[in-house]
Order: sequence, then structure tokens, then C-alpha cells
Amino acid sequence: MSDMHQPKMVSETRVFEGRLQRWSHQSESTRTEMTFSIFLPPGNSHPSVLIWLSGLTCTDENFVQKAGAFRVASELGLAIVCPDTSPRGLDLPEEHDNYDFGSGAGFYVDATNPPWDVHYRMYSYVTRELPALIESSFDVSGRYSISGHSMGGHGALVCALKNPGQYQSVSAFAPITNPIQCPWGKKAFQGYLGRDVEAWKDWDTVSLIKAGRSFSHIRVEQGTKDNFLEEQLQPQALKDACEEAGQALTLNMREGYDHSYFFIASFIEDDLRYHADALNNTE
Ligand SMILES: N[C@@H](CCC(=O)N[C@@H](CSC=O)C(=O)NCC(=O)O)C(=O)O
Repeated sequence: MSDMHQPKMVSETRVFEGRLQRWSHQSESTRTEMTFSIFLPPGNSHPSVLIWLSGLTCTDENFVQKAGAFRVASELGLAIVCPDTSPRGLDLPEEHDNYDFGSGAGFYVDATNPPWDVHYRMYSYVTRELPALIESSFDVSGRYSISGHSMGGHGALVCALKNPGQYQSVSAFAPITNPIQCPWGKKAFQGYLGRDVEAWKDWDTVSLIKAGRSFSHIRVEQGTKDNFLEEQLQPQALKDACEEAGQALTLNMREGYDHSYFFIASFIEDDLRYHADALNNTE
């Protein structure tokens, strides 16, 4: 790795006997400087890694500050890596005008439509570049699981379905399940991928499952009082596609919970234990 691409530590904080660090590095995928957070549990246990993908408007810090994940991650000996949600430091046309497109809204795709195609390559970043960087920079096990929230839940499901064998488990909190059929997804995919709706299906969980992609088991947490439930998230579309395709799905509908990090914080312990079980199972 050239010096330019060496990650630089921005901060380090002790939490539940582990270490929470922020790093920045020059990314080959996005051709920008990227920042990520990593929680390293105590001890020298070569921890397995959960990658957490956050939602619209987030940075690498929302999960870190609001999910309340580190007591359990510390107990389980689990590392957690939180990338940013888009490239930063650019000034593309209308990039910063809306919360649901451009900065803070990379949708974990590799854009093909100019001018986004040069930098908005968050899929390559989270599936290839970031894991390689983590393995070369930290003493981790090389075993990964993936989860995320909303736009990041969509990202986690798509990354798992498109990369058989790369992740031991996948879960999603309030994921956008069928972005080609909802306002957030249509807007983002038209911008990043252009007008060919057929090409969008390669980045759409429901379409990928209908096309025969599968994962051993998909776990979803969803609040019943989520104000984005029907219009943007559409868990029923995921349930129908999974039933039709024979895809194993646990869809936990959580009575009265909304879309916020209060919901995530309420169920993150169950979720981390689920991933730790999968990551520790080496059969
Ligand atoms: N500002 C928007 C909604 C923004 C929002 O709710 N963002 C969520 C993720 S939504 C899907 O990806 C989020 O995680 N926000 C950050 C947080 O810390 O809560 C609106 O008002 O509609």
C-alpha cells in the first residue's frame, strides 16, 4: 500500500474495555478521502467483524453514538466497522441539495451514470476495498457479517445476496426492500444508474431474490409505527418474494417501534448475538 493510501487514525476512545477508533484514508473506489469507525473488542482474540451500513443523512458516527452496541460487542468479542454513507468533499451538481440523494445517500451501489460514476462507488468500497483495508491494518479474523439500517439495510441485503460466501450472516433494520418500487429508490437509482430500469434490478433485494439469488437466512427487524413503512420500506414485498423463492426469512415486526435509532438500540443486542453465533460457527 502506498503511503498515500495508508489509513490515518483520527481519534481513539475507550469504551467497555474496547477501543473505538476513527480512521481516514484515500479511497481508490471513490477517489476521495473516506472516514470509517471501528470498534475493537478487548483482548487479542482476532475478532470477527460486523460491517454496519447506515442510512440516509448518516455518517460513520450515527451508529457509534446512538445504537448502544458496544457493551454487547465487547462481551461477544466482536469488531464492528461503520463506513460513511457516501463520498465526501466533492461538489457535484445538486449533490448537497437533498437528504435522499448525493452526499449522505450513496445507496451502496456503483454508479454508472455521469457524473456520479466517477466517485459514487460505495458498493465496491464496502464489499472490496474496506475489507481489504481492515485485514491489512487490523488483527482481525477475516470472517464477516453485515447489517444496516434503512438505506443501509438495503445495502446489507444486496451485498449479501450478490456475494455468496463473503458473509456468515446478514440482517437488516427497517430495510428499503424494493428500491425500484419506492420514491427514495427510484430517485437514487435514476440518478446513479440512469433510466434503464432493468439495470436497477441488480441492486434491488426483491428483484435479486426473484432472480434466484439466495442467502442461508435473512433476518429483518421492522417497527410497526415506522413512518416510512408502507411507502419506502415495503417489508411485505420482501416477505412475498422470499415465500415464493423459498428463501428463509425471519421478519420480526416490533409493535410500536418507529424508524429511529431508539428502535435500533432496542434490538441491537439480539442482532449482535445472532451475528456472533454465525461468526463463531466454523462448521
Ligand atoms: N430527514 C429525513 C429522514 C432522514 C432519516 O430518517 N434518516 C435515517 C435513515 S432513513 C433511511 O435510510 C437516519 O438514520 N437518520 C439519522 C439518525 O441518527 O437518526 C426526513 O425527515 O424525512
